[in-house]
Amino acid sequence: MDKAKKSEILVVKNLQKVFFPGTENEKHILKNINLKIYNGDFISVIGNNGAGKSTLLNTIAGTLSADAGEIDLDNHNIVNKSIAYRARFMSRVFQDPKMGTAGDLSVAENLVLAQKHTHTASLHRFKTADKWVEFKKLLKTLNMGLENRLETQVKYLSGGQRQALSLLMATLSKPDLLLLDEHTAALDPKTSFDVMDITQSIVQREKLTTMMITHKMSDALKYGNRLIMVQDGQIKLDVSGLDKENLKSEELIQLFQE
Ligand SMILES: Nc1ncnc2c1ncn2[C@@H]1O[C@H](COP(=O)(O)OP(=O)(O)OP(=O)(O)O)[C@@H](O)[C@H]1O
Repeated sequence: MDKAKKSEILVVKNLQKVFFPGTENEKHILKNINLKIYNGDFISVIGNNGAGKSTLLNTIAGTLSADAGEIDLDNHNIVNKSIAYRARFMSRVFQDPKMGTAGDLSVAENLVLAQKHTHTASLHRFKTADKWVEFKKLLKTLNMGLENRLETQVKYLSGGQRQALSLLMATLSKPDLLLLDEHTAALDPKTSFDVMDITQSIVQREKLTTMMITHKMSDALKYGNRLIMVQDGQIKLDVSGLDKENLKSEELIQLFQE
């Protein structure tokens, strides 16, 4: 699709992040990052260890403050807004499947918590027939058998099932921006494939704007309409559409070495 016809959902302007400023350990991690993310973009973010990928996501989500620059979400600068404020518009899934779910609560209770609009409802009042049917239907879309395990405590699920549930929970509120930080890295190859498949179908079904950090070149090339390479705190490559489709893994590996 022609970028010019798409609306911008997130605009990052001259973003800078410095750790330990003014000390001998000073590290300039984000060096004047400029990035426009368009509604419906599914962006793979790649780059060497320590390049600044997670720092970029953390700064967007607000878990790290920016040292300079602007982050406009839907034309409003959110750079000084709290994590809680930003969480109304963005959701994250992390590498560790334990981070997105509450292990001591059941699958159904986790889903109740994720339905932000029901946050005033008691956890004990969700067992209405309608809710049960709704949750079963949602869980069936994951194709992981979770529709039959509504009352199982989440700590007893496999890593893949737990990560699939994290994804479902992160996307129930249909966030303006979905941030995936190596969310399949801790999974075995088959489960990683399954969770990527689920990711793709949720992102497409809900038309979610998504940034996904991955070290798997094959996933970076296969998924999404756009690919960004971060190197030494800067955006080294930003390709989308046909340019991305035509990109070869050898070219990416070459770019890593330059
Ligand atoms: N909170 C922090 N305090 C100090 N240094 C940090 C902090 N977070 C990250 N860093 C440093 O910033 C640099 C970039 O880290 P970051 O996690 O953004 O890289 P990355 O590209 O996501 O790497 P990886 O692929 O290894 O996860 C690293 O040198 C890291 O040690």
